[in-house]
Amino acid sequence: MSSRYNHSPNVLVTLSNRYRHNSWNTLSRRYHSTVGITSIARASAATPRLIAAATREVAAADRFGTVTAAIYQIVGAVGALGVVAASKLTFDALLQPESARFGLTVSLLALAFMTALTGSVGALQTQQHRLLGERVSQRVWDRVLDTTARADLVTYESAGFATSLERVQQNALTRPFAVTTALLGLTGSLLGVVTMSAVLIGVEPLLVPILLAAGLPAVLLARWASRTEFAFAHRLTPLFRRRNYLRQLLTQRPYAAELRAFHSTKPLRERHRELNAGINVQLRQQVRRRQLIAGLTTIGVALSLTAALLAIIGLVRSGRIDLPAAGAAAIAVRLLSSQLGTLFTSIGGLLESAPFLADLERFVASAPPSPATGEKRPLRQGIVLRDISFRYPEQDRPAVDAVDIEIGAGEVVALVGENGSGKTTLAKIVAGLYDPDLGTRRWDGADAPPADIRASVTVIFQDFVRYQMTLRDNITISDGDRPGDEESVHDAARRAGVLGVTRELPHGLDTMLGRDLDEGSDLSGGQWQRVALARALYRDTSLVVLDEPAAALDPRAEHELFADVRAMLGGRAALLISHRFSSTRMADRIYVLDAGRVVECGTHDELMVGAGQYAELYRLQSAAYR
Ligand SMILES: Nc1ncnc2c1ncn2[C@@H]1O[C@H](COP(=O)(O)OP(=O)(O)OP(=O)(O)O)[C@@H](O)[C@H]1O
Repeated sequence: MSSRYNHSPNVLVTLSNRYRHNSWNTLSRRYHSTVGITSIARASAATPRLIAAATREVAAADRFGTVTAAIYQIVGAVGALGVVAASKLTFDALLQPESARFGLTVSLLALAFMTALTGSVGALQTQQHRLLGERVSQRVWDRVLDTTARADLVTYESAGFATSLERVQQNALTRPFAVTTALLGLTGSLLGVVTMSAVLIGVEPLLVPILLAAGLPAVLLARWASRTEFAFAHRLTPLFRRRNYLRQLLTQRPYAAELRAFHSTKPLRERHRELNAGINVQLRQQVRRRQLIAGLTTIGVALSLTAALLAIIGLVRSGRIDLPAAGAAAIAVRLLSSQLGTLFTSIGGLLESAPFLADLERFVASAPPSPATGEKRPLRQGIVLRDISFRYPEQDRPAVDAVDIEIGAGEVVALVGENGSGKTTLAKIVAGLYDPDLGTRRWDGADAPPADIRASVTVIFQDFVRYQMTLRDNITISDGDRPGDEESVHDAARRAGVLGVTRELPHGLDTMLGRDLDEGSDLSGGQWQRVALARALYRDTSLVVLDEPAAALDPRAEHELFADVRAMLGGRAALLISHRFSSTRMADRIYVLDAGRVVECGTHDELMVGAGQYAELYRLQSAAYR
C-alpha cells in the first residue's frame, strides 16, 4: 500500500523524516537538549524566538484583540510607574513638607488615582485575556479539525494517530490559553521591569542586578518543569484514552440499555476507579515535582528581594539616600520583584507550552498538506481490480490477498463469505478509502486517483451513522455540494422506502431525528437503515457499495428491497455485501471470499452446481428455515 503509515504504529515516528522545521519544532528541540551552562545560553537565545512564534500565533488568531491587550499592558506599566512616582510625592509631602512639590492631599489623590488605574486595567486585562484565549483555542481547534479531515482512513484508524490526536485534544484546549496568558503576562511584566529598573537605577543601580540574579535559576527551573510536564502528558495519554472510553460507555445513550441489561455498570465503574487510582499516583508524583520547582523558584525570588531591601537599608544608614527616596525605592523593589515573578512565570509558561505546541505542529504536519478533492466520474464500462492485496498495519497476514474482481456498469455484484474473510476491507478498497499495497484498480480501463474513486463511489457501512439532525439532513449530508431540491430528496426517500416513515413524523422531512441532543423523534433500527440507504441514493454516483444494507430490516422490508433492487438502484452499479444468501442470489455475479482470497465466483445457479463453499453455506442457511 502506498500509505506511509501502513507499517508503523506511531504516525509521529514515521513522520519524523518529513518533520517540518518550523519555529515551534526547532524551539522544542532546543528545550530538550542537555541541561547545563550552555543550555542556559541556548534557552536565553531561543526565548525571543519562542516569544516571536507565540506572538504570531496569537496575532493570527485575533489581530485587533492582540493590539487591545498590548494597549492594556502599556497602560498597566505606566500606571505602575505612576504608583511609584505618587508614592514618592506622598513620602516627600509627609516627611519633608517644606521642600515638597505638592501637598499631601494632591499627592494622596494622585496615588489613589494611579492605584485605581492599575487595578481597573488589571480587571480589563483579565477579560481581554479570556477573549483572546478563546480565539487562540478556536484557531488551534480549526487546525486540529483540518488535520483530521485531511487524514486518510488508514492513518485515522492507526493507534499512533489516535494517541496523538488525544494528546493534542487534551492540550489544544488549555495550552493556547496558557500561551496567550503567558505572552501577555510577559509583555506587561517586561514593560514593568524596564520602568521599575529605570526608577531603581535612579536611586541605586546596584539594586537591579541583585533582583535580576533571581532570573537565571527561575528560567532553568521552568525548563525542568517543562520537560517533566511533557513527559507526564506522554505517559498519561493512553490512560486518559481508556478512561474517556469508559466514560463514554457509562454515560452515552447508545450503551445505556445493554449496560443495564448486563449489570455491567459495576465492573466498568471498577475499571474506571482503577484507572483513576493509576492516574492519581502519577499525578501526585508530578504535583510533588512541580511543588518542589515552585518552592525553589519562590525561595530564589524571596532571597533576591531580601538582598535588595537590605541594600536599601544599607544605603539609608550610610546616608547615600534620604528616607522618601528609600520609601519609593522599597515600593519600586517590591513592584519590580512581583513583575519579575510574573516575567519568570510567563517565560516558564511559554517554555512549558513549547513542546506541546511543537507536538501540535507535528500532528498538523502528519496529514497531507491539502485535502484531496476528487472529480466524480460516470461509470461507462466498469471498475476492475486485479491482483489486489492489502494488509492492515501490525497485522501478520493480508486482509485481502491477490484478489481479482470486477463490477460492470449497471451490474449488481455480491460479496459473500464468513466473518473476517475480508469483505468490508475489499469494499473500502473498491470505494477508494484504502489504497491497495499491490495490484491495480482501474476505472473504465484507466487508472484513477483515489480521490476520484471516492468522489465516484458511495458507501454505506454496516455501522452507518445516525446523525442527530433532521431527516432531510440525514439524507442530504452525503452530497453537501448539491442544492437539496425537494424532488431529489423525495426521489431518494422513495427509492429507499423512507416515505412511509416521513409521513408518520410530525414535521415530515424536517423532523429532528434522535434523542441525544434534542427531544427529537427516534426511529427503529430498520427505519434508520432505510434512511442510510436514502442517503446513499441521494449522492447519485454510478456505483454504490452497500455493506449489509438489510441487516436491520424485517423480512417483508428485506423482500421488498431485494425483489426490485435494480429499480431501487435506478441503473447504478452496486457491490452488495450480505450474510443473507436470499438477498444476494439475484446478483449478476457473486464472489465468495475466504481468508482474504476469492475462492469462488459465478451466478447463484453456477455456484450451486459446483458443490463449493457457497453451496454449503447456502444450504446451511436455508436448512435453518425449513
Ligand atoms: N481497522 C483494522 N485494523 C486491523 N485489522 C483489521 C481492521 N479491520 C479489519 N481487520 C481485520 O481484517 C480482517 C478482515 O476484516 P473485514 O472486516 O474486512 O471482514 P468481513 O468479511 O467484512 O467480516 P464481517 O463479515 O464480520 O463483517 C479480519 O481479520 C479483521 O480482524
